[in-house]
This record gives sequence, structure tokens and C-alpha cells, in this order.
Amino acid sequence: MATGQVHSQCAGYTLSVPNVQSLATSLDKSTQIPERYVRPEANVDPIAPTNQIELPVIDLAKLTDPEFSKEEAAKLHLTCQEWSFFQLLNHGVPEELIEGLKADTVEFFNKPLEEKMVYKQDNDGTLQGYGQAFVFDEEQKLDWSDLFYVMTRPVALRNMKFWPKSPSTFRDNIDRYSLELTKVASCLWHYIATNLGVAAEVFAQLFKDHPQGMRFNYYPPCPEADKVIGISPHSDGTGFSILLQINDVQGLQIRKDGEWIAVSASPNALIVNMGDITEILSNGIYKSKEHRAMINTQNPRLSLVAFHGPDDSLMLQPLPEVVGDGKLNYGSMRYQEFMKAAFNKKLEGKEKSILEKLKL
Ligand SMILES: O=C(O)CCC(=O)C(=O)O
Ligand SMILES: [Fe+2]
Repeated sequence: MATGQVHSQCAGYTLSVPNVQSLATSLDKSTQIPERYVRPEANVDPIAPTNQIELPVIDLAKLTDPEFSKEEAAKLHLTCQEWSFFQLLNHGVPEELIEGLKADTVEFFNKPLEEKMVYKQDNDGTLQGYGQAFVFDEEQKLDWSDLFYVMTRPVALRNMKFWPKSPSTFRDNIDRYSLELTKVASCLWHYIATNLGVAAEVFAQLFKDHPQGMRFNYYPPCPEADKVIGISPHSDGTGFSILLQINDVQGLQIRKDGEWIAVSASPNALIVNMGDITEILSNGIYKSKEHRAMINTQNPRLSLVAFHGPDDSLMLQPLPEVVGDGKLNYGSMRYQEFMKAAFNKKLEGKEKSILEKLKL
């Protein structure tokens, strides 16, 4: 299923379920975890040591340096084709800002439950606030995580009632980070467009105003970590997503050539992954890879994912410049409809993801 909604109109509703951080705290080593969190598939394919890898590196400073740009852009193209995930180094986001945001995020999740619940999701259809995502029916298996989601751009769409007042620097750091990521995103779109043989202005126009939402994920440790899943397998319904590992505990896995691989990145790297929208626009040259987050027995893991999407009104379809005289691999659909369908998938009991359905 696709996640990663960035716009107010892409309604998604979720049933309220227990807070996982509190649940984890209440468990001791001898108590069994509730049945709804037990996922038989979690440990079907244990990750072999050979399937633990450091993600390929793209260096943004090289990408923008005339001396190295061509070579690094070629590497970006190959990495997007083969991996769809990479770690971005020398991204230009100030270290002091990243450290501040990390500290604020940890402090926020460490607050007592009542304080976090001031910002709880209120099912206004935007999925903003503190809670758990994408629970559509009482039988559904649950992820071992809590989240906090806010829309950050365009600025006019922010709903400040969901923005925590404490820690005192949190709002400002989210705002600054949001702006910094628009610079990173503009730069990446430029090279992605060029690599696909599309004028940079086309992508700049598709992603203008940088619709952006931020999802803070909190994965508590679990005494039976091999029975639970932090975030179920999904692809992101975005142009691309930019992930920051808040506390350097690894847990991200991606499915490559049918096999799950545990991936890691260096501490202040940004992990970028291509989303469903880029897969469609690129006519499948860049795939939106399935990924999931796993849990360990010892440490909480925290991550922050910034979803970068297009405007709601965009008609999603492969770009003519990419398709040329070749075969069209995807049908067309308005982005807003695409996201609605992605969110309603479980409700309607559809088997295939909406991205699969669009494939011709
Ligand atoms: O926390 C992670 O490593 C993955 C999070 C993710 O995939 C998401 O929030 O869409
Ligand atoms: Fe994701």
C-alpha cells in the first residue's frame, strides 16, 4: 500500500488503537504481546548477514560542482534505477539544525502520554497529529509504532494546532528544516529531470510550492521483536521521500529483486527514496520500492520522513518526453484520486495496490 500523503484534500481516516509506546513500557519480558501485533510474516525471511548493506551514496556537493557533476549525475541515474534508495551526503542542511531537530523529537516522544495527546489526530481527514496510521478495521494487524504527522508546505496549509509548543524550539526547527528540504528537493528534481531527458522546468512546475508533509515515527523496543513489524511493507505515494534517522538506530529494510535487505546509512545522511509518483512520471524507469521498518529488543528507534509530492490537481501519467515513441507503461489518474484510492485500499478490500492497477 502507498503511504505518504502530503496534501489536505487526500482524505484518510484511521480508527484509534492503543498507544504502542505505553504498551511497550507496560510489558515485561515474561508477558506476551497482544495478538493483534503478532505478524507471522515478520520473521519468515530472516535477514542474512549478506543482506545487510550500507546504502549507495550520492554527494550533493559533487552533483552541483561543475567538475564532478556529470559523473555524479550518472551515478544518481544508475542508483535511482537499481536501488531507488540512496543516502545523500553533503546535503547542505546545517548540522546544528539537524541536531536541534533530533533533540526536540526525542524530547517530544519522551513526554508523558497526556502531553502528547494534546496533539492527537482528530480524524479531520488529513491524518495530522499524534497517533497511529491507516487502521481501517477492527481485525487488521497493527504496526509496532506511533507517529506524529504534520503538513508543512505550502505554508498556507499548515494547521498550527498540531504543532507542539514544547520543546520550545520544536516549531521553529520543523519550519527551518522544512525550508532547507525544499532547497535539497529543488536540486534533486533538477538532476532527476535532466537524467530522464526532461526539461528541469517541467519538474519544477509539477512540484512547485513543494507540497510537503512530515511524519515522525516512534518504534519502541519489543521483547518479541522478531514477531512484530514497525511499519508494514509499503511504497510511498510521493515524488520522493527524505528520511532522517533521528537516533541512529537502524531498522529500515527494502525489498530488492524480491528479497528483503536491511539497509543502513551514516548518522547525518538524508535517505532519499523514489515514490509512486516518480515511478509513473518516469514510465517505470525509476521504481518506487517497497520498504518496511523492523524492531529490536533493546532500543527505541526514531525516524523523520518528509514526503514530497505534487499538487493535488496533477494528472498523473508518464511524461511524453520520457515515453517518446516507446510503450506507455501506466494509465493516468489525478493525484488526488490516486491518494484517495491508496488510502481506501484496505477499506474496500482490494488486493492490488493502486500503483499496480495503473500498470498497463
Ligand atoms: O522509519 C523508517 O525507516 C521508514 C519509515 C517509512 O517508510 C515511512 O514513514 O513512510
Ligand atoms: Fe515509507
